[in-house]
Amino acid sequence: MNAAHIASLSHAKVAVEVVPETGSTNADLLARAPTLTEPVLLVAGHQSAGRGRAGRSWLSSPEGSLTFSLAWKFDGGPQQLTGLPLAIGVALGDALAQLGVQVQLKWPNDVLKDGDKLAGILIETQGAPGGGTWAVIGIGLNLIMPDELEARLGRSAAGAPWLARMERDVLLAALLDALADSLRLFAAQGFGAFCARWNLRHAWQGQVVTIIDNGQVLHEGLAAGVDDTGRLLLDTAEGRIAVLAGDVSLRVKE
Ligand SMILES: O=C(O)CCCC[C@@H]1SC[C@@H]2NC(=O)N[C@@H]21
Repeated sequence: MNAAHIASLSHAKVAVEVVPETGSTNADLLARAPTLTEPVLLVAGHQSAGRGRAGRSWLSSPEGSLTFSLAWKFDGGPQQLTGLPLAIGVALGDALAQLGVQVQLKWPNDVLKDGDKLAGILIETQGAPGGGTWAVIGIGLNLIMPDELEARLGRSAAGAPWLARMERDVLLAALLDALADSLRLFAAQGFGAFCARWNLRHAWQGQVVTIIDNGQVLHEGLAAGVDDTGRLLLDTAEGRIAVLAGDVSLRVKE
């Protein structure tokens, strides 16, 4: 991968950096956030300590994945970023659709292909010196799954061999453009501008799901999409509720 080539293919006006290997692109950009003056895309050929949501680790293979983080500064505080992970899912979904790969979204921010996980999103934030907030938007995309990794991850990851055949610089430039456009829209209008598109791609709309937090089943009901703040709407036996946090699973049929 070539940073100058990626930047030349993109209109996003973002500094692009490519490293062969690092621990975590999210950790790297968070550490640099106090000194950043412009948006930066950091792409790693391999991560040895990739981070996932909820303190989990993120395993990936150099051949089969794209791992990158984008540091982007917002004017307000972190409370203004409610719904940002879901908006990033929409941006990825639309960009992948333009490249010929149709995906679905699983709340809060997984990208699925044919029911399996194609991409994960991890957003971490840090206050910017002088005001505002740096959001480090980390994305891990499974292009192909080598056998060993697939065995370790079980069927929790889905490859997209069609994407794997694309030149990576072209793929990254397309994703970067989509992300930059969406981040500007989000800064201006918030998640409300993405809500309808998220619901169109909702993987489990109308299906019975459970919400699990800290290993405990908190709710069960019919998934009814998200509201304009990104909460998952669930039609339960007691009526409609809006869920703020947790992991959602399809209810196992007895
Ligand atoms: O748990 C998830 O689904 C989120 C996974 C996010 C992984 C990406 S890979 C690039 C960036 N760097 C990290 O350490 N994590 C994110």
